[in-house]
Amino acid sequence: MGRLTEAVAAGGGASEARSAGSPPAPLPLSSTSPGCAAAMASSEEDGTNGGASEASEEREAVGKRRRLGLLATVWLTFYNIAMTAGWLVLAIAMVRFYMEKGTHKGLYKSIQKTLKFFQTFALLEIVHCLIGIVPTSVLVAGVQVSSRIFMVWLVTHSIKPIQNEESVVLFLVAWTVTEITRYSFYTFSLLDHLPYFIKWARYNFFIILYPVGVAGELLTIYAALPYVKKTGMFSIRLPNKYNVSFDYYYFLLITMASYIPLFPQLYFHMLRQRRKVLHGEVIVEKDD
Ligand SMILES: CCCCCCCCCCCCC[C@@H](O)CC(=O)SCCNC(=O)CCNC(=O)[C@H](O)C(C)(C)COP(=O)(O)OP(=O)(O)OC[C@H]1O[C@@H](n2cnc3c(N)ncnc32)[C@H](O)[C@@H]1OP(=O)(O)O
Repeated sequence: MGRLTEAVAAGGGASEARSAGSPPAPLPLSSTSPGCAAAMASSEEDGTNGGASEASEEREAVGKRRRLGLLATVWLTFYNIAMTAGWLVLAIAMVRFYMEKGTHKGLYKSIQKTLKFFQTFALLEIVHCLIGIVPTSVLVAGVQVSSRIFMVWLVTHSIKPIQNEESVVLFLVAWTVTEITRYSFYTFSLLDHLPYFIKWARYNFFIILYPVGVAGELLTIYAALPYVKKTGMFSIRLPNKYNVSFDYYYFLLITMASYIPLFPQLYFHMLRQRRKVLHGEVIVEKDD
């Protein structure tokens, strides 16, 4: 459970706690809190130990809804249903395209509008964290969402010659399967009817899909490099009246390099969430 939602439970709302000038009551920090070191205590709760675990899950869900508040719950339910539907539409369009054409060439062009709309809509995830209606850290959500927005708008949309690369299909498939699972997980959780296989899929698929998606993204950026170098797109050369220069080619190289420190953090974050949700590990974290 995140600090902010716990604060709502403890003090009637994070904003109240803040405006009263007093910090929220001391709370165990979640794995979603940035800048923390984790210590784990394990308790077996893998979804197979029957009534007791079901009852405690139900209590947890009711408590969670109370903490969230009606408006936030209604909004998040709507948001998650819309996103599940959007990514399902995308999946169906991709399968249909491939079955009809028998090639991936032209696939991106045929689904780009839906992809851009729903991936851009996901910027709201950063807003959800900022206003505290979901406990995810702004940093984790920010890195995840901004890297996707970057891939969609500044790479695949802007650099037409790479749109038919196989690597584009790689990240499209990884994103699509992930998002259908993730948003349906959130929806069913909010509605209090989470099938175990969706929970299982949410916290297992990523083990393969994350590296696959990252490989697709990196190979796509790599494929874009010669074109970017040749055209000098999005680059600003000296001399100019502002005396600034920017080279998109080097920016892409730096972005690729930034996956090395950033991706493991997201991956380990998901592994921690997996241990927490599937194996009932209680993650108690201390500030650094
Ligand atoms: C400008 C240039 C930028 C360049 C940057 C370069 C960066 C390079 C590194 C980045 C690499 C990213 C690559 C990536 O794009 C590749 C792929 O995605 S491939 C596909 C596989 N990917 C995944 O599996 C990750 C999918 N993404 C996520 O899971 C999330 O975005 C993430 C933020 C990573 C994790 O989510 P979260 O921390 O929220 O975990 P949980 O799902 O377990 O949720 C925790 C609690 O929050 C509640 N929650 C969250 N969102 C909602 C919601 N919408 N509705 C309701 N509830 C929500 C959730 O229920 C949990 O609550 P509780 O703890 O109370 O149970």
